[in-house]
Amino acid sequence: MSIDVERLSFSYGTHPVLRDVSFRAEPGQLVAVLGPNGAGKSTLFRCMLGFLPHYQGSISLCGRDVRHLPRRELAHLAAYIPQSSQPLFDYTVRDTVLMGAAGGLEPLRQPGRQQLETAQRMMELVGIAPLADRGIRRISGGERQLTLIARALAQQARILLMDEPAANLDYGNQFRLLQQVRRLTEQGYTVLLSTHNPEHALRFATHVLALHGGTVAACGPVEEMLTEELLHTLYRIPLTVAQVPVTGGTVRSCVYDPAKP
Ligand SMILES: Nc1ncnc2c1ncn2[C@@H]1O[C@H](COP(=O)(O)OP(=O)(O)OP(=O)(O)O)[C@@H](O)[C@H]1O
Repeated sequence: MSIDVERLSFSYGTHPVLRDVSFRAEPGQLVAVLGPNGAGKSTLFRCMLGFLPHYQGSISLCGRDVRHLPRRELAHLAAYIPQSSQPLFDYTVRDTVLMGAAGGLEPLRQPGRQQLETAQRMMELVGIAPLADRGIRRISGGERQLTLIARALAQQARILLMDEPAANLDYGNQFRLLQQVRRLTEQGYTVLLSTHNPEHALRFATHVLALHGGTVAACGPVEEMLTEELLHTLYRIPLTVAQVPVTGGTVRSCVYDPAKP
């Protein structure tokens, strides 16, 4: 389940946001999408999901041009986890996750045992099963984010587009979520995940796609591409990337380094 984006350009009216963005992502890859506020990360996701059809260039999922993909087929290929939003209706957590599992059913068909089991499994996977009967307007922002993630996983699409999924999560849940996403990529999922935390990219991503000023500043394997220079270009603060000892070895980590020349 690959993603191919070629020479994608998009403007909101006269305001250009993406210019000539090209990249490819393959099964097994967890691509961290980095870039400062307003770089165009969410716009990229919206173009990929067909919400913003007036772009130039091409976007293909599994070799299929998204411009010509019916909604239902798109949902079969790719699941989207939006930046947190305030829900309009107070559906229960279980029903919300069930909407993902039941998305492939014919219109008006009731979800059956299989869909209920899938929803239950995904709630357990992300740790929200105890909240199943609570309304989604009456849980915390982080719990709601986990509900949206469970809903996307229940959709059982093999491409996941995650727009800052860790933004509302506590420190432990951020790492649990990213570890879980990494496991999914090891099972053959293709994941694009935007984040403002380069640490997440260093620790969990296989690849990085960095957007800056609407263009691709870097694209490729994390070890090669995620450099101090790139981080400085993106965030304009001095950061040092270093090997940090952990149990059984070392990991690359970045630290704010204000005295750095
Ligand atoms: N609906 C819209 N109409 C007009 N301009 C928009 C709209 N949505 C976003 N923009 C503008 O497009 C640019 C890219 O926004 P986008 O939300 O894609 O950035 P982002 O990288 O996801 O930012 P952030 O990290 O702050 O979430 C910004 O300049 C933003 O102001």
